[in-house]
Amino acid sequence: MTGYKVANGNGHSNGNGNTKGTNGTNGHSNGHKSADYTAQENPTMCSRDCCSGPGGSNRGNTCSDKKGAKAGSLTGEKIIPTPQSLLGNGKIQCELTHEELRALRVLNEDTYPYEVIEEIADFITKGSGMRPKIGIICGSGLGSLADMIQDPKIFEYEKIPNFPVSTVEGHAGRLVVGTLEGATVMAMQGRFHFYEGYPLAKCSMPVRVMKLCGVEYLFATNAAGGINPRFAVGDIMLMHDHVNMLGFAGNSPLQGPNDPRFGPRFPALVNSYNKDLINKAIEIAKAMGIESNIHVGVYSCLGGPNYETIAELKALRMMGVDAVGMSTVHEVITARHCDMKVFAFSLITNKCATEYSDKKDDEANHDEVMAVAKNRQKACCELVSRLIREIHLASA
Ligand SMILES: O=P(O)(O)O[C@H]1O[C@H](CO)[C@@H](O)[C@H]1O
Ligand code: HPA
Repeated sequence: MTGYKVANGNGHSNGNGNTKGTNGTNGHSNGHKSADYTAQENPTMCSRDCCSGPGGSNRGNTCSDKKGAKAGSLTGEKIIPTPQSLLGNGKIQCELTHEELRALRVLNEDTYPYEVIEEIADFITKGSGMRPKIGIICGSGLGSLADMIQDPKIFEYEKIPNFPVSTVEGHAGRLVVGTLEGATVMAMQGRFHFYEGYPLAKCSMPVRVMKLCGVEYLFATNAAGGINPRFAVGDIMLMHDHVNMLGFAGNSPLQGPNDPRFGPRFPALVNSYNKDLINKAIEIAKAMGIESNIHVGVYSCLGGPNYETIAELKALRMMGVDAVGMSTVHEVITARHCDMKVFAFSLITNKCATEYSDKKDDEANHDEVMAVAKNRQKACCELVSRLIREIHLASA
């Protein structure tokens, strides 16, 4: 017990309920919004060489030829572009070139246009000379999954056009393409999390890149806290379902206009985690002699970056959650939307306390997460490589 009383251990003070968001937006700072508003609020901004628009030779002056401008902007009326209008025929305030419009959308919008994702995919397939079939996302401290790849072609995120960059320790920030157990694979050594400030669609955009590179199977891995009391540190939980807490809060990687080239407006998510792959992984774990360290369970993603409170962990447990983290779910949703087969697991890097205690040891911390991941990387690598071998042999 801590220094204060918690009635019957539930601690339901229920004192306020005032947890509403402040502005109805997703709160994405992403550092680029100001450029968006400059463009919107300058009614004379145009793409030609006559004025202060991008590439204009007469910077600081306003454009006298406003043929391209919308009527609203001539009268000083402010036009607020919507995501739909940006995806429409490209008129914001005046005619922007296709390239300018696209750059604006990539910088400012939560969604990436199909063509931009296609270009990134081309960059990778042409640069590597491969069309990978299996995509791997390495969880915190699990970057060694990508180190197994043979004849790797490495793409630093910062050198990939329009790609976000990794900001979290244990996420190197590179894409590795090559072969593993005979299969062509691409691995993200570093994923994107909501708490880094990226909107969810940006966090999971690489999954769409994978799809357009030819990927059919997504292997998503993560480090997670174990809520199920039967889980020990170092165990592996094969995900068979998830509880999307960010979704409960109205956030989805599929928010915004739907591009049917990726998938339907309303995708179903039952059976998201491929049962055959789960069963094969259990067989492999038996063959590896680690059966007692393997569980099948439910993962939940919270927004982070803070770890959870005791009350939150108790609530998650009551909801049937076995392990908790801050990733993966948005990637799985994006992968299922574009009809990929998904296999995902959590390495349990810490046990989540579900009782109040003053012990420092009970608090999760990222150093411990990384240390446990390092200790267990061999088992995780073997599980993944054996499963990839099975997939490769079955399709050969
Ligand atoms: O989910 P991955 O990326 O493995 O990382 C997990 O570890 C970090 C916290 O220690 C969070 O980012 C959490 O999501
Ligand atoms: N909570 C959330 N994310 C995590 C944890 C945790 O306990 N451990 C590793 N990632």
